[in-house]
Amino acid sequence: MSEFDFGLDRLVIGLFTGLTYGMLAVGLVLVYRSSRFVNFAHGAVGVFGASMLALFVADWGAPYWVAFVVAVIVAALLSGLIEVVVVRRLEGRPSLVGMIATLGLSQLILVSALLINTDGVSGFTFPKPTHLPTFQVQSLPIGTPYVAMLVLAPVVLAGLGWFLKHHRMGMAIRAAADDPDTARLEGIPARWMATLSWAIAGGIAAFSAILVTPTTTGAGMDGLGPDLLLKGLAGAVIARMSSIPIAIAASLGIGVIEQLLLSNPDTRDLVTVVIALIIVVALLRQPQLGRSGQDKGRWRRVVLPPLPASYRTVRSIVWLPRLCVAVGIMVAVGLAYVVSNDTASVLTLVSGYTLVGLSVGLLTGVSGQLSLGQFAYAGIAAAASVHVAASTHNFLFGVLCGVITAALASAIVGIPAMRLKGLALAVSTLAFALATSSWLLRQELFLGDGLSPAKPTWWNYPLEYAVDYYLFALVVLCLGVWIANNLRHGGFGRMVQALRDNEHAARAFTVPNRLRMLQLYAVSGALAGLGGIVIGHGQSQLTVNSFPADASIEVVAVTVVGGLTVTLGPLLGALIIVGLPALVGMGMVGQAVLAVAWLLVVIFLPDGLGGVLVRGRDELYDWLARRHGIDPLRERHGVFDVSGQASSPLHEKPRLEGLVPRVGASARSAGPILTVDSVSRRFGGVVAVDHVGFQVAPGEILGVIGPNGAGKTTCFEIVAGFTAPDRGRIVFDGIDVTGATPEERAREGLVRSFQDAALFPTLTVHETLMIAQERAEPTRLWASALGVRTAERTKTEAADEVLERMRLTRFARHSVGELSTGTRRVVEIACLLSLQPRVLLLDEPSAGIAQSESDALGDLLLGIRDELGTTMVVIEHDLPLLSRLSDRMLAMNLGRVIAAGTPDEVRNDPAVVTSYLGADQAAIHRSGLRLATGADDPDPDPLVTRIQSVPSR
Ligand SMILES: Nc1ncnc2c1ncn2[C@@H]1O[C@H](COP(=O)(O)OP(=O)(O)OP(=O)(O)O)[C@@H](O)[C@H]1O
Repeated sequence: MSEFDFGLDRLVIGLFTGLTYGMLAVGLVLVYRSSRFVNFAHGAVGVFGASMLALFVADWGAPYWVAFVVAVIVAALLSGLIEVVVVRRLEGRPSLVGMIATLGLSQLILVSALLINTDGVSGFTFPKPTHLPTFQVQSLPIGTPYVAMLVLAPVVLAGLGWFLKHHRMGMAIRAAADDPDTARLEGIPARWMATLSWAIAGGIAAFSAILVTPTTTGAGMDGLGPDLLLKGLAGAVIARMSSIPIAIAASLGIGVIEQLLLSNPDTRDLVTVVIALIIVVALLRQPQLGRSGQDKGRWRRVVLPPLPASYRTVRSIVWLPRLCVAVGIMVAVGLAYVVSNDTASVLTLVSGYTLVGLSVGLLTGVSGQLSLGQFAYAGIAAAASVHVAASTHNFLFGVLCGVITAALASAIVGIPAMRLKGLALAVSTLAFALATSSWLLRQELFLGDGLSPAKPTWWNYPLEYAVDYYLFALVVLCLGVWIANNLRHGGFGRMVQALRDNEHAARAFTVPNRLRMLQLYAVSGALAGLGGIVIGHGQSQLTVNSFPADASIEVVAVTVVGGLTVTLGPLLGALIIVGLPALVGMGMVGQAVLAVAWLLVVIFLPDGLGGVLVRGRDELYDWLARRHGIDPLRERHGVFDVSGQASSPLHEKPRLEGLVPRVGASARSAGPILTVDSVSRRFGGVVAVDHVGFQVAPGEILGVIGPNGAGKTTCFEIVAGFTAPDRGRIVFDGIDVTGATPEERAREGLVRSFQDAALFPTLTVHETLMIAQERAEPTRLWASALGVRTAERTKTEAADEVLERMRLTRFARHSVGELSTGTRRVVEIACLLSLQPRVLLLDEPSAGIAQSESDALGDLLLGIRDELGTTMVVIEHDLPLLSRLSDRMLAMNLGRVIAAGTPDEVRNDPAVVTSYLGADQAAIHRSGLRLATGADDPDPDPLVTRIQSVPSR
């Protein structure tokens, strides 16, 4: 091992670069705090500022420092403009859309910067700061850019720190970033504060780019790509995307570590790997980052609901898609016989990008996770396939090994990534992509200095020529599209979509989230791997340059422009973004047009160009259906009375008998079916649940009451397995389930509902019922991938029956998100019953529903107990309803059980009444509690005194 050659000169460079990364990190933190996503255009805005400076100084002859100030202001204005024109339009959409938009912006701004400064922003010719001293540290000449950075950056950062802490405007920025709604109430224009944050970030980006560019050797623009962004991100994530001083300190450390690694020939290549590791470790320590729940309810449907059954009676509707597929394949095959080898190579590349895009479509489109590292798996698969094919002389075996390697790599990266969602996943996959292209693929085990890939053979005819090889690519593409389409439209896609919409509800319906996500990473890795194999074997010499980290970002563009929600979207996107420029030879203007198209699609066409085509197709189907006397509106949407009341399924008597096997008799032990044994749970200083214990007998309904914050929901969370208790045990039907996951408990029959009954807003009612059938008939990944629909048919029949019995058939095709709360409750109960529960934990089932519905709900729950023998524990604020339902009642306050007994005993218990004293008097009156304590109470309960001393809410 060689020595580290780290002296004062390296330290100075380390601090210089560290400051640059720090400036980047500060900009990223500022934007994240106000918009909650990573601005991937941050570096590009800096480059734009730098190119403006070059224009002012080199072309127009302006004095350096005047140009410096103006260029920084221009970049700030540009960044502020982005906030106003782009970011604001994305309000209410998932934060991932913001990140994708800034990826597009980044391309657009970089191209514009190059157009402004046609020579490129090259390090050699870039203007340097004037009027500053230069000196030498050891052998290193410290030029004016270094001096300017080392002197000015601390001044700028200190000024920014002071501004944010002490200036009225800075304080307003922080207030608006922390809680925009409250800030608005206090008269702070939160939106404009976000604009100001973006503007400051833009100015800072330009400041650093202007001073860094002259220190880079050769083309500065390349050095300012994702690699630099990653280094800025490292500091920002260590600072938890919030603290500016920590971001700076961490970035200085990263700058020095980088120089340390560079000072030793053995560790020189490891810089990106080490930074990637730093990022992943920092992210794993804060898994909640980017998981603020802000995206809840912001997702769109992944696929359109299946066509109404009546449409299938129209022959043209059945045959049209088949005809289109047949013609499409014929045209694609025919191209092989008419195009040149060059064009065939481009079409092969398009196929490869499409395959990688299919993996992005699954990951990002269906599960809502943004991965910026899909091309890394493509590279890994290509390398494995080429090696195995060469050593075994079996091409197909090579392909198989390549696909498996990519699937494994993706699943292995997925294990830590499972804790990292949203922003954290995007950042860590970007780090992985860069580490793969800069180090992993360069290893001899992978691509080393380059490989000569074998070509497939067709009945002893090697597909050497590009036109022949293109046919191989086409076969793989068709296979990939078929599998991706099956996955999206089958049980697997539905489950992943459910996990995206509402992970807790999916787990309560027995969907094992970790296993499913791991499977998702594996199949998306395999699809990306297929793409890599197609690209890899098509090259005469395969090097790391075939799989650059930027391609991972480009393929996101391909998928977004084509349509994240449409299976064939990536094909459309790849033809436009990869194929068109290569075939037509578009210059920079063409690239700018494409980048603008990217942005416009993200902003105005959430389903991409593919979405437009799908909508057109559906209009055509509707037209064809109408010609056959079918009413599309009625068939697609059913009869839907939005007034709610009349159409509430709660007002119709369900047919419960025989819906599920009577469960009361199936108890394993004769004792209580559920025992909660002295469980406690503390959150920081709050004791949410304090030694709570109770038992429930089979077939019993136990009511739980208590004021807000009493600990009822936390207690349910513990019983259902969503929150681990600090102490105590949960025994279900004689078995200790304290360590079991929520899905395991639900599978055993311990099933919970949620207070908001949100379910899965983008799924239809029918699909939601299908998710609930997962317990009886779990979806198999292979069956979903191969389009085997046996289990799907069984589940469909079961779901249809439950819907009919619960009087929900007319809502079957409606999205859950558009239902009234009352109807959603019935859908939720229908799902819970499909899980064949033995104990139902119902959390405020009457919340948000009308009084008349509430009475009907009581009948329904009693019916379920009487007909099916289901045991229930019900949290409820509606005391008359709960008293009617409950055999026994339990009252909680301040995390403890304060009374237990018959409903009458508990309602009249003085401790219970006083526990509600902090609550609204009208609420007490409504609840039916009698105020049995007060001034005339001769013997006040000590508990009363304690509660009365607690400030009222
Ligand atoms: N994840 C958490 N982190 C921190 N504190 C929590 C968490 N969950 C609950 N708490 C706190 O624990 C206490 C009990 O909350 P819990 O939601 O269980 O009460 P509750 O009786 O269900 O109230 P409500 O009727 O309003 O639903 C509250 O003070 C709450 O703020």
